[in-house]
Amino acid sequence: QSNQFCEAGIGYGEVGCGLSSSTKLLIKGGTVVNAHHQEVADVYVEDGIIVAVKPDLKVTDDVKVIDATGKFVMPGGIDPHTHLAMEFMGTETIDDFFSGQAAALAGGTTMHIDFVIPVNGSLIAGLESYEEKAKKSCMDYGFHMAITKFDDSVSRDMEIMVKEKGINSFKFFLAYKGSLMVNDELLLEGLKQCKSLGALAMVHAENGDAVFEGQKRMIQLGITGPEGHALSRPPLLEGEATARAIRLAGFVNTPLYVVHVMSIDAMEEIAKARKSGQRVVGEPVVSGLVLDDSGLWDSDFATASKFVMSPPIRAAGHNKVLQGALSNGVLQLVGTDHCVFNSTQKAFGIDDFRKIPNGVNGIEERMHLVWDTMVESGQISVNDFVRVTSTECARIFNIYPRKGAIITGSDADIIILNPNSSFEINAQSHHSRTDTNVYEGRRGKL
Ligand SMILES: NC(=O)NCCC(=O)O
Ligand SMILES: [Zn+2]
Repeated sequence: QSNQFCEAGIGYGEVGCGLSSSTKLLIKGGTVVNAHHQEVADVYVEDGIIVAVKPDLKVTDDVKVIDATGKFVMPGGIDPHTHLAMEFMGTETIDDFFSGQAAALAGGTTMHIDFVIPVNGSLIAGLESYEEKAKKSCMDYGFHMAITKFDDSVSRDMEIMVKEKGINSFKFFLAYKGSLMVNDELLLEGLKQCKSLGALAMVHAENGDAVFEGQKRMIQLGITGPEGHALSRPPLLEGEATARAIRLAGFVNTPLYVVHVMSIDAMEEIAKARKSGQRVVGEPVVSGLVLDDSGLWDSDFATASKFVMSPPIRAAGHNKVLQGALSNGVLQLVGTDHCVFNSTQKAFGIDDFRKIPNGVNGIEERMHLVWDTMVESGQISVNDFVRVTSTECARIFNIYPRKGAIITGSDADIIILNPNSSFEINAQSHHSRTDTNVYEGRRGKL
C-alpha cells in the first residue's frame, strides 16, 4: 500500500513503506559480478531479496523482466564514510538523510555508514538524535560512533552501543582541537575499550595541536584565504598522526581503521604496518584519489572554498600514488567523507580560512569516479571494483544490507534498483543540495 511519504522516500523501514508489497523481478542475461567471480546469469529477486542466481532461469508471467544483456549486474555500492545532517563548525551539512541518500542512489550507492556525533559527550543522546535524523531515509544505512571524550560513562555507553545497538566501530578525531579532538591518553583508553568489546577503532589522523600552530602561523603571515587551509596542515602532520595511531593500536594490540587517507605520508605508514603483520585498514576517499589541490589556489573564494576539507586535498602526485596503493591492496576500500556545505556556509570563512566549514561532496559520484579512474585505466578489475566500492565494507563492518539492492550498468547505461522502497530514482537524478560540487562535469561513464 502506497502513501505519500513512502513515495517521497520518507519513512523508509516503517511499516507500509514499500517493504510489504510483493514484487518479483528477473534481471536477465547480464554479467553478474562479485568480488571474486563473474559469469553470465539471471538474477531472480523476490520482495527485494535475491532468491536465485543461475543461467536461463524460467519464471512465470507475473514476474517483471529486465533485460541486462551486455550489462554488468553488481551489488549496490556501500559508502563507509558519510556525514549527513551533521552539526559541524557552527552550522549543519545541507544534505540530510533524504537528499544525501537520494543522491547516493542516483550514483549507484545503496547503503552508507554515517558517523553519530555524541551530544555533550553522551553516546546515547547522540544516537537518539541521529535516529531521529535518519527517519527521512530512503535506503539502507548504518552508524559508526564518534568518541569525543572518555570517562566511565562513555566507556559504559560504548558497551551499550556494541551489545544493544549494533554499532561496532568508534572513531577518534586526532584533529579539530577544541571541539572533536581527543588526546593520546583518551585515545589509549578508547583503544583499550574497543579491544575489550571486539569493536573496530577508527581514526581521523592529523596532529591537531600542530595544525592549530600551523593555522596561527598562516594568519600571522597574512594568509587568510583557502590556500592557508592546505598550508597549515601539510602531509607531514597526517603522516605523524597516522604513525602514532598505528603504534598505539599496536601497543594495545587492537585493529585500526584509518579514515580518509589523503597523503603518501599516511599511506606509507599503513603500508609499513601491514607489511609487519599489523591489522590496519586504510580508506582513501574519492576526493583524495581523483583531485589535486589546484582548486584550493583558485583566486575566486567561492571556487577555492569548495575544496576545503580535512585532511586537505593534496598536491598532484599524492592522488596517483593513492590509486596505486588501492590497486595493490595497501588501501582496501573507497569512501567519500560526503560532508556538504553550500556556498553561503562556505562564505563564513571569507576573511579567515579557519572558519570555512570543512567538507566536500561525493556520495553520488563515488561509483562513477572509481570506475573511470581505476577500472577504465586498467588499474583494477571489475571484481576489484565490487570489492573496493561495496563488499569489503560489508566484510569489515559486518554489514548485511537488509535487501538485495542491485545496480546494473554498462559503459553508457546504469539502472539502479532500490527494491527497499517505492522511491524511484535513476542515474539522471541529482538530489544533492550542493552548489559546491567539486566534481562538476565529471559524471563518468558507468
Ligand atoms: N573531512 C571533513 O573535512 N569534514 C568532515 C569531518 C571529518 O570527517 O573530518
Ligand atoms: Zn569524515
